[in-house]
Amino acid sequence: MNNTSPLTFLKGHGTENDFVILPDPDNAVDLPASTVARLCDRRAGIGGDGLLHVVRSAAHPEAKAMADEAEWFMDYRNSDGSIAEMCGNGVRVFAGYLQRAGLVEEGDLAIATRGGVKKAHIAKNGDVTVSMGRAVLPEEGVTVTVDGRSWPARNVNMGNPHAVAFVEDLAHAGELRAVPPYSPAAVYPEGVNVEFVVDRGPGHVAMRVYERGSGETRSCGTGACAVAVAAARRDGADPAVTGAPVTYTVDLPGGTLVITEFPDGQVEMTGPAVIVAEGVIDPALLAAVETAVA
Ligand SMILES: N[C@@H](CCC[C@H](N)C(=O)O)C(=O)O
Repeated sequence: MNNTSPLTFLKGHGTENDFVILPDPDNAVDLPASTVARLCDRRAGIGGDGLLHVVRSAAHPEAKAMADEAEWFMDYRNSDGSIAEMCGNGVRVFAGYLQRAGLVEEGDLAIATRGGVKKAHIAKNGDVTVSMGRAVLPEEGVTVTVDGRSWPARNVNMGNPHAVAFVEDLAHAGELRAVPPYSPAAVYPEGVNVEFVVDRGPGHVAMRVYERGSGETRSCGTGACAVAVAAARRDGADPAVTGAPVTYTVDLPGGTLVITEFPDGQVEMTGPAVIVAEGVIDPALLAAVETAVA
């Protein structure tokens, strides 16, 4: 379908990982990668690290099977238009949008994602806690290289792929927008999100992130979960073995997330979800993108 009528959008962020939010309950809007990239463009569009397409699960072919468990599907896109399995900050902002729109109430809710159904809880203060699922830690080591400097990294899958490197100084991650940090393509055929981590104290780390499909961002929820699990294993803590949950406070350039791993392997993330604006997209913008790629 051509996008010929004005579309409502909102803008939101979670620890300054910012998103264009596009409510489209019936999945009626055409969203090729070129359109997503234009909407996320900070000069020629609205601007965002990614886009949250808000669709009823029953109306989306990738989410139909989850419709009984979760009414709403987060169809997440990176700012270059690529599709990702999961976005941790995005799922909190998605919950915040649903509440603001009167589609859900404060308290518990379920959200369908490409990484499965995620259980979330909206607190009175607006913070959102999400059960992010279990981390998978393949054995193979990976290497992250920036500006000729390399570090061994831990491969962690949180539904989407991560490489977590503990570094001496976050400044060593350099200019991440210009030079993607490389890891062996054989380990990450679909690309990878890369986290650079330093210690701040017991159970407390700080990180920067280079996101697949978006470049350096000011926060990454799945990245913070991957970092917390990698830090716990490095520190000799495994809740599945000890029976005790492990919590890490993760500082990011855009704010702080609290991550807990439980003995059953579930990783829980808590952080803010902020909606900052609401507006209307000029159909001419979308038409211009369609014409340019035709
Ligand atoms: N910012 C997100 C992650 C978004 C997806 C990622 N860039 C990927 O391609 O896997 C988060 O908060 O988790």
